[in-house]
Amino acid sequence: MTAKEPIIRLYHVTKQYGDQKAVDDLNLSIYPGEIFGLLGPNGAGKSTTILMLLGLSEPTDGKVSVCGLDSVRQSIEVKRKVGYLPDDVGFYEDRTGFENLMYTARLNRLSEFEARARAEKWLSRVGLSDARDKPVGAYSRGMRQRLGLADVLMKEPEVMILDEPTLGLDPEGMRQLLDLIRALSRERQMTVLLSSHHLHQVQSICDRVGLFVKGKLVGLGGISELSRELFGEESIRIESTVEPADEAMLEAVRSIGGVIRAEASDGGFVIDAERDVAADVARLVVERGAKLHELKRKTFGLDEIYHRYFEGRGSA
Ligand SMILES: Nc1ncnc2c1ncn2[C@@H]1O[C@H](COP(=O)(O)OP(=O)(O)OP(=O)(O)O)[C@@H](O)[C@H]1O
Repeated sequence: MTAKEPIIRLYHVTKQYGDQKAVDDLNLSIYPGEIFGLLGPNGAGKSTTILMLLGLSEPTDGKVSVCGLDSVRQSIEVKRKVGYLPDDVGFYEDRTGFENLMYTARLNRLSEFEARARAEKWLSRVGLSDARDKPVGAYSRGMRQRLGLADVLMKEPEVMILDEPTLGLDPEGMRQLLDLIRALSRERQMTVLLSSHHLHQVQSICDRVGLFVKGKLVGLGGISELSRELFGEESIRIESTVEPADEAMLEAVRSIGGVIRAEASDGGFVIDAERDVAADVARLVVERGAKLHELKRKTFGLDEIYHRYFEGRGSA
């Protein structure tokens, strides 16, 4: 774990609506420059968590801080440092992209000079320079999302919070937007928190993810850590194609230290191990004069992690 101080910290945070706990004793720290993905089924508490971070909803219990500021007591300062892109951004449809950004700049009390400079800069960075004078009503969904990003960037925030940023985008639009988010985060060392149902996309850009279910964080970490946590001893699976893949070879593979099980499959072996035994398998096969056609380590993707977690729990 990094030695840096967290930029976002939720400490024993609970949000209660009547009898229901939308967020239940949540502890979470996010570090400067991280891209963090909030994942979970509908009603898991993701939006409630985001609203509390922004100081737009007060926790029933616990403490929320962003950029060292208390989200309840210093909510105005928090809003200055945090850019928020809701899942459906409201723009003035009959005004141009440029005019919409200038409007945001005025709300943020930027000088006319600074406002123009930033609007030009961010329109260009999100690839909308050519469309700057078109009314937003004529923008595609992908263009609106990119304008939304430019809008958030007008105040040059330390933290960006994006609620389902890829909703309604086609695969290419999604990829472009996510690439842009990642590039911006890396260029500016900006912390990004995003919520999404698109597991593959989250996997491709997030440094860490948190899995939410019924207001609780049930998994937290990088994809490989999560996979270890949820899949336990089976987290490392090696798939090999060997010739000959006979019984004697299988027995030899099973005797490698750390191998939990090994089974014959499609001209080779599927091996579950406590550690990465790929090099040992390769050595063994070669020493026995057999041919090794393929040897790959299978990692579990977020989809598998997610489905495995929710399987049988009736929450997804
Ligand atoms: N203002 C509110 N009043 C009462 N209940 C609420 C309120 N806001 C949220 N809830 C409830 O709290 C729970 C968590 O909702 P939340 O919107 O945070 O979930 P979510 O993970 O963002 O879901 P989604 O992916 O559908 O947006 C839900 O059961 C929801 O019905």
